[in-house]
Amino acid sequence: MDSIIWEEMKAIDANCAQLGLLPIQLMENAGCSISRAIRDHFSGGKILLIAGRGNNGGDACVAARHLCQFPQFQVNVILLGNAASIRTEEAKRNFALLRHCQTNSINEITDSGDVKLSDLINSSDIIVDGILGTGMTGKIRELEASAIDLINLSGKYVISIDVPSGTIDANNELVKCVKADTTITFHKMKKELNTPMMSCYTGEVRIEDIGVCAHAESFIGIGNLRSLNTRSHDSHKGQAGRILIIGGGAYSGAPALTALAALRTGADIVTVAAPSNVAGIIASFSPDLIVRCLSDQRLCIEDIPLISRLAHQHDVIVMGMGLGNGEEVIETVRSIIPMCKKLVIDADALSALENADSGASEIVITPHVREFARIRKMETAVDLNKRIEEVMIFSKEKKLVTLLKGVVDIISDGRKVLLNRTGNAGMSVGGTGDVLAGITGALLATNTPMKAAACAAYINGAAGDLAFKENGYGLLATDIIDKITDVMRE
Ligand SMILES: NC(=O)C1=CN([C@@H]2O[C@H](COP(=O)(O)OP(=O)(O)OC[C@H]3O[C@@H](n4cnc5c(N)ncnc54)[C@H](O)[C@@H]3O)[C@@H](O)[C@H]2O)[C@H](O)CC1
Ligand SMILES: [K+]
Repeated sequence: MDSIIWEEMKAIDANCAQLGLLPIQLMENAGCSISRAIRDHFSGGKILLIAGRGNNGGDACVAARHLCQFPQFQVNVILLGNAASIRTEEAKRNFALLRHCQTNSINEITDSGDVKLSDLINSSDIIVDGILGTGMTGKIRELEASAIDLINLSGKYVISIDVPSGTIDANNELVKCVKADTTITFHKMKKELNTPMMSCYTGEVRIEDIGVCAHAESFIGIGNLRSLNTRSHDSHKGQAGRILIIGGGAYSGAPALTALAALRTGADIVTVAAPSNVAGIIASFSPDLIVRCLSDQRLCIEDIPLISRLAHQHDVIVMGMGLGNGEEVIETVRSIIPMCKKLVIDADALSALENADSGASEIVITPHVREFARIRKMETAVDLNKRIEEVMIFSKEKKLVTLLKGVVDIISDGRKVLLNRTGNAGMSVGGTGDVLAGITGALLATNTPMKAAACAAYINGAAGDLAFKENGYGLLATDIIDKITDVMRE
């Protein structure tokens, strides 16, 4: 069965909003599907819907509104807290609407000793658990903890919304959790519900459609960006990533663009290792760059000892930009590949992939269509679906993540595929690929290769779109670098 993790669902949710499908619409569909599932299963009875103060509670309120249209159900609602403390506008609105419906009772309970809580639980036939969903963090606090205990002691039929309300401690053990008879989750199965431990609590899991747009899942959006690991407030220098850029020799601008893009993406330390003929030029581009001078006019075997030392001092190597494709250059790149746990391989360095020992490395490659055809020794398909298939097969075979650049970028780790459509025709100017490699490298320091590559493609394109607004077809790669922080702030 196709399943996703909660984090992916949250990203899809936010991507829906970006496309114009609002959270309140999804909530309506979620609540409506719960009401329908209950009516499929029960011919009538006394139902108690217990809502927390988040959107999980909002779903419960929508379900209550739908259910009270059916006289065979007697509908009671408990809000754990008072209406003013409801956290989201959507949940607030749906709770307020209940006053205009034919519910049996609406109760705001603020004290775990309130007898109404236990009385209503014990006098109901069916309990709907909308206490906590995917927004839960840390240990369960009061009142939620008491409500969960009372539900579990009641022996009533329990339907959990999205996930049984509960928590997992540091040892990955459940501390307190609703024991449901049925869990109704949305859109797709969640991997977290499918673990041996959780399946003791979920009961039967039903998956209900809530009308998610297909593009919110297949195309990268703001939701994916929000799932990026960013630095914590108390992080030390270097914790957000130390990036080593190996490039230049044939050209000088390319590695500088990569380095500046990595810095703008949030990397802490960026070092450029460049051949002697260009090292000084690269350093002169910006005082923000640290440049290490290599031995000759092109990357060569003699550089290996220095690069090996530098590799140990950095988290990610990004290499290829402007290196040139001489035989010794490629040979040297090949021996650098096993030196680092995290790698971005671009441009000329892609030729070294063949016969390279990638070891246990996490590798992202960023070819354009011609480069992809070259390393596969095969023409790249024009048809998007065929192209997606090629990227998947190649990534799986080589055990790496491919970010194939194009009008629609394709990103795959061999299992999953994500597409990116940010960017514009103005970005065919030189240097935009170097910028992308730098963004990817910076993100790879603190994220999985798939997430780093996908978000890098989005950020690069979106920054390009902002730059296009100001500069039209006159946009330069450096304009894109200037817009990276605007996109990331979004
Ligand atoms: N696409 C979808 O799947 C949709 C999901 N919906 C539902 O939304 C919830 C997630 O909503 P969210 O508001 O992010 O979080 P919660 O409802 O889980 O609750 C947050 C709420 O709970 C309080 N809280 C957090 N941790 C604790 C704790 N340890 N103890 C006590 N209380 C806690 C916190 O104060 C917050 O106020 C998802 O599960 C779905 O049910 C959408 O409605 C439709 C689309
Ligand atoms: K729940």
